[in-house]
Amino acid sequence: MGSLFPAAALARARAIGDLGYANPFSEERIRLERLILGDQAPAHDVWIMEPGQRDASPHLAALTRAGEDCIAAALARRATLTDIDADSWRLYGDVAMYVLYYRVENPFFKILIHPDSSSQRMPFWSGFRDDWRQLIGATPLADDPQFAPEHLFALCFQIRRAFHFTYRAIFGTTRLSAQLRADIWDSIFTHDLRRYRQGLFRRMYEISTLVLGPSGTGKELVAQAIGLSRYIPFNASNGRFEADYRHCHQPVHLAALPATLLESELFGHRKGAYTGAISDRLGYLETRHAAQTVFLDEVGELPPEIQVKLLRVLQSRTFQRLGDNETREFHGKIVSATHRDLGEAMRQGTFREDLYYRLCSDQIRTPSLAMQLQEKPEELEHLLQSVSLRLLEPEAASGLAAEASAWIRRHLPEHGWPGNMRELEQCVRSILVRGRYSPPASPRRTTTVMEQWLEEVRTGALDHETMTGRYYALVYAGCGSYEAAARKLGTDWRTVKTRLDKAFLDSLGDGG
Ligand SMILES: Nc1ncnc2c1ncn2[C@@H]1O[C@H](COP(=O)(O)OP(=O)(O)OP(=O)(O)O)[C@@H](O)[C@H]1O
Repeated sequence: MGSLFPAAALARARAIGDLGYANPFSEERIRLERLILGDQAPAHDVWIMEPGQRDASPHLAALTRAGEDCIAAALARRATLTDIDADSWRLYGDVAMYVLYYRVENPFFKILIHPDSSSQRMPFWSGFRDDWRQLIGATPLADDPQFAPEHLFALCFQIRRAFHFTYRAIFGTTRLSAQLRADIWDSIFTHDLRRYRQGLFRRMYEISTLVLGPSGTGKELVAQAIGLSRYIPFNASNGRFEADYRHCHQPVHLAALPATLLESELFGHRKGAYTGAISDRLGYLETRHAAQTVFLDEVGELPPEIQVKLLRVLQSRTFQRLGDNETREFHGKIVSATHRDLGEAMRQGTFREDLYYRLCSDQIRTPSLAMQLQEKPEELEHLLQSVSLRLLEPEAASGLAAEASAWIRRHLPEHGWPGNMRELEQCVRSILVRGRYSPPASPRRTTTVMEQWLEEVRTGALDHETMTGRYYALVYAGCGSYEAAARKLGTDWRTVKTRLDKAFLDSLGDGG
């Protein structure tokens, strides 16, 4: 029995084969790149996307060459052998998959930057099929369904999307941000891409993902990266994907929906189900394709009666529209997110345990900005650059990032960024517009006082004068001057000064 890979080339071939299956954001990936590239290997431990850079490995060209050389050598050797061992074919399959991926990586990337073409015929499918015939078609792998050309094509597009939407969305050069990207990847493919390719890809809709973390840390970005990166079967007979990836992510902002509409928005309703239901309506859960993802944002705010119904959807994957007896099937995956402490919510009885255990099989935690800056203080400059690039052209963005960095280091050296990346974005905008930024005096305390106040509003516990006095205090705290608050409130500054609730204002700002 002969091997397609001579002993001297075996370790490198294995590394190339493994590279195609390694989580691209993991340390394992860097280790493999080092093994393959030797001297040209990456110097850093975290894959960094420099602001403005194309979203691909910085070593793309060298890695592609290594894969092509490896497969060419194996094919040349094959011609000289009569009997080839099974292990060799397995390794050959991994390397071939890697090579095929890099041959379509760029055309798929172009689809992502010109997304209108994503629902059209894939013009490079025939080229891919020719490559497949050359690399796989005449080998014992050709009859294995996991090497079917349309499956590999679908997988290549999925990998390209997952890389694109994760790498572009989540900024940062810290290990914490790299870990977050790696966690997103695992949610999409699991930690074992081989097993995924073999068949698990068909069942991933059954695994729900729960994204937890403080407000403004990118939970929605995580959900979006997952939702846009699901496996979509490719139809070889018409040359199209079975769904347009852009329509596969369906966000539902639960906290923004009034309680009365929530049920009908989620489950749909039948004409006449309640006053105002003038026609049949599809709910968000009425997805048509297993590749679809429904993202339930702020799931911790769901009222108890809807929690029970959602539990049923997750258990039986069925539901009914409001006012309708017909049982419908839910196709698709649920991703949910909350900044709430669900453990505490369960202890208080406001969140059902059984629902939690249905949602939590796969959890991702988004790190706070403070934790990232603690790991690497100079990360602030990188993030400011990335945030500025979302606002301005590269040259102007560098100027803005430098201005923001100097301003923050001078005026807010100890700031804890309680609003996380969202706050950092607003800070950069404020510096762009006004040359300065005023953070809330003590956001943590403000949240507590605010929560208490909102509860009193909700329960109608306040008289008119107290209510107005507190609202004036809140506006004044946000504006920073009586004049600015008066403009906003449509009154004069003296009225603001006399009517605002001073005790409430102090409690907003005293840091307790
Ligand atoms: N890690 C990150 N990398 C890049 N941008 C980020 C990151 N985290 C948050 N942002 C940006 O901050 C803003 C808020 O992000 P997002 O809405 O995803 O946060 P969230 O955790 O869902 O917040 P909330 O709990 O308040 O809904 C967005 O503009 C987003 O682009």
